[in-house]
Amino acid sequence: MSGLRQPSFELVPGEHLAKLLNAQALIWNRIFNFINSMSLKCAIQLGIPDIIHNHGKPMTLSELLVALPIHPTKACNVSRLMRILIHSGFFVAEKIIGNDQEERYALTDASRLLLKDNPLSVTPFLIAMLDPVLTKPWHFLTAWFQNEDLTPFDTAHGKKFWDYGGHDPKLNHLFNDAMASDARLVMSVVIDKCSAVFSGLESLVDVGGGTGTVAKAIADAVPSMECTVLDLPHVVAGLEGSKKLKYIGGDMFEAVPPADAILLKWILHDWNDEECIKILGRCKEAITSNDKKGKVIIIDMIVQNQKEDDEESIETQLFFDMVMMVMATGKERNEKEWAKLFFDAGFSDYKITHILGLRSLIEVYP
Ligand SMILES: C[S@@+](CC[C@H](N)C(=O)[O-])C[C@H]1O[C@@H](n2cnc3c(N)ncnc32)[C@H](O)[C@@H]1O
Ligand SMILES: O=c1cc(-c2ccc(O)cc2)oc2c(O)c(O)ccc12
Repeated sequence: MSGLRQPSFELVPGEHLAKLLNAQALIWNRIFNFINSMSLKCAIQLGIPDIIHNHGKPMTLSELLVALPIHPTKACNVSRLMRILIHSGFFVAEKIIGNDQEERYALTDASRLLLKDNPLSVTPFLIAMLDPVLTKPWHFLTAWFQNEDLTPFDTAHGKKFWDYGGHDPKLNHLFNDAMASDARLVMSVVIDKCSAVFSGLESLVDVGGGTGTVAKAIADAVPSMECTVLDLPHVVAGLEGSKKLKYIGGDMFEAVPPADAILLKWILHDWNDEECIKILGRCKEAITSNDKKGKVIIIDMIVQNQKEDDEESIETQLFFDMVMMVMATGKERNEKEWAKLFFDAGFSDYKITHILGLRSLIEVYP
């Protein structure tokens, strides 16, 4: 007897063994999923997309090494970082067939969207979401499943996500800048493709409107519009409005100022159904005051039927649903779940426009 315990199942040769090895490969792949995001973060911090862009044409490894702010002892590792980023779609390696010259790195649509000077840059979003304060709660998912805390964020940091920014100005700015970068991209599409949504409106309140990027875009695009941003006091503190743009520090669960339209971009998915019905109730009061009948405009994700979407979109929707679970009490909803919220909050009808990639614009009527 060797004293070694035998496994409780028998290893079967052939097909079964191949399946086991495939299963092991799948597990390895999922374990190391985080390497994609960490490699991307490193490339952004080293400025690789900007270096290639400023070079003006695809760049060889030797040229890249000259420009990179790295220690010379690490030069031999850069091609490995580039290789995984090429694999995940952030760069392409161009090689002239039959030519012995070095391959040249070029940008893709995704890395162009990460250039610092691109007005629609997603870099602030990446920097915020991969900050250790925001990634820490993922290590507390199991503890949260076993305790009474509201969210894994609370378990990790001892306070609610929305209160945390009031105590940590750095995180407050990081998150607000991340949201502003998303708002610039989304609003450029909304203004370009469906500005008709705002026609006939004279006033709009952007509830949870952050530092006002969305409201500014609407005020600029619709000359007759007066916009108000309602957000938590620490978010709007020190922000200066203008004739067409006001900031109010307050709580959307308490009151929403009256207006022809209320905008809720990336708000309702942060909250559970009961909380959403309260927010929508405040919005309904705001658009029906003074005998008016305005509308609520929602920009958020509508989870699609799994059969109708590509694998990557489905995975991204699932990721966002998990984000909502970890940082807040919210979730991503399908159309049926959205409709139930609207009717439960006393609205009579809604119209969906699918123009924002993974997100949609929903107009909700009292
Ligand atoms: C995910 S961010 C969305 C920001 C912005 N609407 C956008 O999409 O760019 C959610 C916003 O809701 C704000 N918020 C959270 N709780 C709030 C409350 N009780 N009253 C008003 N705003 C609130 C946050 O401060 C934050 O700016
Ligand atoms: O993309 C995000 C990420 C967050 C987030 C992730 C992890 C944390 O520890 C806190 C927050 O929050 C978001 C959010 O509230 C939202 O409405 C949209 C996107 C994201």
